[in-house]
Amino acid sequence: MPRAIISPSVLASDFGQLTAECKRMIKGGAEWLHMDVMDGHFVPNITMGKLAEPLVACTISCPPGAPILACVSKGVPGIFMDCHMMVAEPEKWVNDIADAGGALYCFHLEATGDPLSVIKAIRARNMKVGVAISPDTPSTAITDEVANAADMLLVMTVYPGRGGQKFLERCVPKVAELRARFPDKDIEVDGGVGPNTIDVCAHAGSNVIVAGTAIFGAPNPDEVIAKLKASVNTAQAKLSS
Ligand SMILES: O=C(CO)[C@@H](O)[C@H](O)COP(=O)(O)O
Repeated sequence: MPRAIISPSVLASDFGQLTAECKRMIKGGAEWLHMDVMDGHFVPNITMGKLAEPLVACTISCPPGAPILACVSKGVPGIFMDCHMMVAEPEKWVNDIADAGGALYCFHLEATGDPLSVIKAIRARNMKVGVAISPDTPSTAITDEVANAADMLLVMTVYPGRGGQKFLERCVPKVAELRARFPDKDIEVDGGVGPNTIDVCAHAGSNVIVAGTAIFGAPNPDEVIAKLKASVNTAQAKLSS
C-alpha cells in the first residue's frame, strides 16, 4: 500500500498567512499542501473570493491564482503543491500551474470528455496527475485506462466548492472499490475529513488525506495531522495483514 500523506487544505485570511501556514504545516508533519483552484464556473466560488472573512479556504483561482501559487512555491521551500483544479476546462490551465510550481495537477473527470489528453498535457509538463470525482460520480466512471495513466485518484466526500461542509459517508464505498482495483495507487479523500471521520476513509483504503477545517480549526493542528497519519498507518497495517 502507498504511504500515508497528509495534505492540509490551507485556510488563511491573507497571503502572508497563507505562506506562514504552509510552512507551519510542513513543520507539523504535512507532506503535501492542498491548493484548491476554483474558476467560478465548475464551482460557484472563485479563489480568494472572500478574503475578508477569517478561516475561509484560501483558494487559488485561474488564471489570477497562478501568480499566487508561484509566490507560495518561492516563499515555501520544498513545498509539494497538490493542486485541486475545480475548473471547467482543465486542459486550459496546465501550463499556468506548471509554471507556477504545481507538483500535482488533479482535474475533475466531470469537467472533460477526454481525460487521456488532459493527462498527456500534464505529463508533458512533468507534473503528477490526479483524477477527481464528485459525490454523484461513480468510481466505475474512472476506467482502468484513465486510472493507470494517473498517479492519484481523488474521491470527493463533499460537493466541491467550499470548505467546512459535512462529510458524506456514502462516498466511502467508492474508495474501497478503487483500492480493490488499484492496490498501489494514491487515493485521496477530501471534504469534511478529520479525527471523527478519518477511520472510515483509512479503512476503505485512502492514503492521501485532505483536511481544512479539522486542522485549522483545532487548537493544536500538529496533533490533528499526527492523528490522521496514525489512522492511515493503523488501517494499512490491518489491511495488509
Ligand atoms: O475542495 C474542497 C472543497 O471544495 C476541500 O479541499 C475543502 O476546502 C476541504 O475543507 P474541509 O471540508 O476539510 O473543511
